[in-house]
Amino acid sequence: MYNDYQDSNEQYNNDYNNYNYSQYNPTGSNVLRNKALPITLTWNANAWVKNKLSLKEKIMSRFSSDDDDDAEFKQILTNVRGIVKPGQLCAIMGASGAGKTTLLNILNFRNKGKMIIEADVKINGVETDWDMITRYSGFVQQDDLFHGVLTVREHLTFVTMLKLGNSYTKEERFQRIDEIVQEVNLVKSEDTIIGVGDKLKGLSGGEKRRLAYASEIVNNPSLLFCDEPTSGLDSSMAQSLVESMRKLADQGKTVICTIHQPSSQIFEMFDTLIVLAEGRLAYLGPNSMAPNFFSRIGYPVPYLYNPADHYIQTLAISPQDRENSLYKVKIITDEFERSELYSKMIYDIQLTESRPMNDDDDDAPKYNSSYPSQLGWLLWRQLKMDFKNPLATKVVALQTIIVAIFLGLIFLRLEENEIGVQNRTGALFIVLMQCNFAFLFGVVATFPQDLVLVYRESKNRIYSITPYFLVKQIAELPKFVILSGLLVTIVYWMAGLNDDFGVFIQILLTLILCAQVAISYGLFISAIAPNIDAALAMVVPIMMPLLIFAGFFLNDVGVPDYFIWLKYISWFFYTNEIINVYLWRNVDSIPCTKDPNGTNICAANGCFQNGQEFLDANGFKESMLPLDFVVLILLFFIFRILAFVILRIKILRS
Ligand SMILES: Nc1ncnc2c1ncn2[C@@H]1O[C@H](COP(=O)(O)OP(=O)(O)OP(=O)(O)O)[C@@H](O)[C@H]1O
Repeated sequence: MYNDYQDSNEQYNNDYNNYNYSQYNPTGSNVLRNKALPITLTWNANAWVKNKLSLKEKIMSRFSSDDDDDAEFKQILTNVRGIVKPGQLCAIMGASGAGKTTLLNILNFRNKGKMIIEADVKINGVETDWDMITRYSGFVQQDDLFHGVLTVREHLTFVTMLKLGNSYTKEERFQRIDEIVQEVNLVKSEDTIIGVGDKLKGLSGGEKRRLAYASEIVNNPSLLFCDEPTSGLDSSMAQSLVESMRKLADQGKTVICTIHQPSSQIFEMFDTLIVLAEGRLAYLGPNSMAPNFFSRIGYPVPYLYNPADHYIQTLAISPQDRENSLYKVKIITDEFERSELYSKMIYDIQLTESRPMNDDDDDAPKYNSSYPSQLGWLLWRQLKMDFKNPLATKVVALQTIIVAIFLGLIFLRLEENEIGVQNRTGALFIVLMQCNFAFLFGVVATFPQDLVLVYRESKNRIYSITPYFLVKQIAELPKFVILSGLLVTIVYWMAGLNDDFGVFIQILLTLILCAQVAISYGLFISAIAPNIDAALAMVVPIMMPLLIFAGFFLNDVGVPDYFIWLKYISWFFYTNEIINVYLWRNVDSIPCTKDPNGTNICAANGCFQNGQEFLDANGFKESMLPLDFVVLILLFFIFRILAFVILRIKILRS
């Protein structure tokens, strides 16, 4: 049998060496002109995760004479070596937790998380990295992530336009969309919206899987990774998806995919099989030779039994009999490492790595589309989403108007007396709070969610984070300017803060700028936070001190002096100073309560002869206005630039 394998492999090697792409249309498409590069992928992977130890275990492990690393780290892949060649459709199988997804992620340099990885992945014998592998590969991930309000065609338009890029005409790219929609059998649903879980009904789970697959193969990658592409599909859909992958492999591409419980018909379409068990290699070789190997080590496939089910059941860890299951796995994986198949695999790997063929074009642009084109299509998608989801904008607008009217009614037509002066200060404080918290939470509650998809699309080289970030600013600036302007205008005139129109404009623009600083801060928090919950949890503890020390409550409340410096890092302080100076500087007289002798009772803030006196007493200085504005504008840019830089770093490290 092994000799058969050797013969067929020699034949295969000859075929591979003589591979002539001009003999047939290698892409299976009437549009695509890019030829697939024959890719032999080889690897040697080890991975560890840090164990979560209790305090007691941590202390014990410190003083224990055992190897500390065993307690602290759990190895989830152990010396997993492998090779997959062009034209092969390879299934990675194993029980749940065997390490399939981890291996796939290591092979394509994505989703590393907090794992410690020691891996050596090579393309045609050449050491590869994320940059090189993403140039040649597509990756259909386990969880489907889309912008749910778009239709299938709109999503594919965005992906195809950017992935095929400027070397294809627009007509060709549209033609490719038609081809791909047919290929993955989504013609019927091409105008259906994708949907968002239970919130927005759209495509079925299976259709989403096919859409994710279509998005990855649209530009004809030479190497395709799929993480459980058939889960959620009925048997006929699963069959047609694997047939499509088989077709890709027959065109000379290398296709590697993890798969759970394939039917026997589907399983037969895979020519190469990798079986993992407890992070070790239990089998790697031709699918057709696996029954022989398992039979030889004492686990023959029962008659009329699906071999795939048999391998997984044999290597599964039974919770009732964990010790024995682990022992069985050890015996089988040790047997495989001693087998001829394993030696042949190592020989193949060494042969490939001893003749490296570097076809990589280091100077090739990172993205297939130019920056202006990325900007254009990102803006197209953003406007489509805003246009198709008017409810979200309408709800925020309605919320803003209702809150503004409510505040306006509370402070309705403030009187011109001592109480009125105090209430004006209160009204300004509340408007400032609302302008900041409402819009900031609006950003923090949505941006981290968008980022998950942005990381993925950017990693897939669809677009760079730079145009994305620019489009985000361009598309959202008008919305937030209008909403904050609406809030200030309604409260200002209902409360009658100051009837001078010039003062109104000055205060309006200042508060709009302040809201923009808060939004920048929201973008920054979203960028540093690991997820949406952490981002939301971080907002209040950081904002509260900045708000408290902004100069609203500092008079006679016994705040220790050394805390006062905090106000200088608070954008509320600068805004508070600007709006107070504008509101009070031209006020000639502020009605004051007088005692029977005619002397002012200056117990309250409002008890001053004129506006200037009020400003001086509260520490607001007109001379500081230019500095206040400079600081606000600087903060606006600093938070956004920091957010952008952090996002870039995160994408590089993810
Ligand atoms: N970031 C992580 N932190 C801790 N443990 C992890 C992490 N990622 C994976 N593991 C563990 O590593 C092992 C392998 O996980 P992996 O997701 O690769 O398994 P799998 O074979 O793909 O399983 P499934 O078929 O259920 O998706 C599991 O025991 C899992 O709990």
